[in-house]
Amino acid sequence: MTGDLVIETSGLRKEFRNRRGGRRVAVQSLDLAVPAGGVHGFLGPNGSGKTTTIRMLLGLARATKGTMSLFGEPVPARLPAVIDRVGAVVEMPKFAPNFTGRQNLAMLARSRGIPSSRIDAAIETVSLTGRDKDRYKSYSLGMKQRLAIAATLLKDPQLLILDEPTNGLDPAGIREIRDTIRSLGESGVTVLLSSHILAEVQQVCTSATIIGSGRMLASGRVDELLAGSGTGYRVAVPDPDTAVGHLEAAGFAVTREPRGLLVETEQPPETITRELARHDLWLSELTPVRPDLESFFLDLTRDETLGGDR
Ligand SMILES: Nc1ncnc2c1ncn2[C@@H]1O[C@H](COP(=O)(O)OP(=O)(O)OP(=O)(O)O)[C@@H](O)[C@H]1O
Repeated sequence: MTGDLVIETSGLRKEFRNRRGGRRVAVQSLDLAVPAGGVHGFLGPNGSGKTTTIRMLLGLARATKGTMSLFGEPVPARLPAVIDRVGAVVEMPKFAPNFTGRQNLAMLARSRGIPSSRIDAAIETVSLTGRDKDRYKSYSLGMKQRLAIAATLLKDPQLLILDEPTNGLDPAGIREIRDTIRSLGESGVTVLLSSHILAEVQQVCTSATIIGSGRMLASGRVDELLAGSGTGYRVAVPDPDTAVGHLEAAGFAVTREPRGLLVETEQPPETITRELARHDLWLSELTPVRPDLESFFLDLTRDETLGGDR
């Protein structure tokens, strides 16, 4: 195992044959490196190959080429040796609708030989305490999703793989799942969180891999990925053309935007105000712009064509 990597892939490739005999490359040359501990975002637009990669890691799909390992053990060959340390929610598991959440977990625990003492901890971790004795069919989508996570927690996994856990949830549901994932990451579990919703990911992930069309576009600590993105100010002035001229002459990098100007600088905002005031230009708005994963991701994936046959 390289360093402390919990998931590692090298040159991973997956091709699907379509009915016309053509090939669809879903994943190509993917080198994934997920360090131990914390939440790792696995990010990419719809159809970029996230689910396919996860399915290959879990032995649910066969790789066309490349190698994979979990906890340093080659998979799928050694999957039986490590699978007990891995919890995964790839699609919504089938729960009994007329049983309560707790009864569903109890059935699962019994069938897998897991002590029932783990049920309380799992329910508490996903914040279903108080609703655990309600029938599954009365649960909201967010609660169902949290019960699915609780089911994987029964075996006390060291790695949790969650494929788009917030799909279809409203903002409150998203917040609840996010809180659950954050506390799991803080408790020492390594979480691989796949998502196409960047704002939610930025708040919980320590590191991330961004893919587009099955290819890795960027990977690393979230703060390091964002370090290269510009910080600055969004500025509104009555006469933008004149303002651009003066700001550029003073050495600022300025971009025209529909609602004003984007001035990239590490300097304090007074430097912009002062420069414009020197030329009798008085701004009506000056808002700090922080780098975010969403813009970084959009820049990286702007040119990606999705789902084409190659
Ligand atoms: N069984 C399959 N047969 C043929 N093509 C497939 C199959 N499964 C996935 N694909 C194709 O592989 C590509 C990657 O799909 P995948 O589901 O891995 O993407 P994703 O990033 O998980 O997307 P989403 O966010 O929509 O779940 C897509 O073009 C998809 O149509």
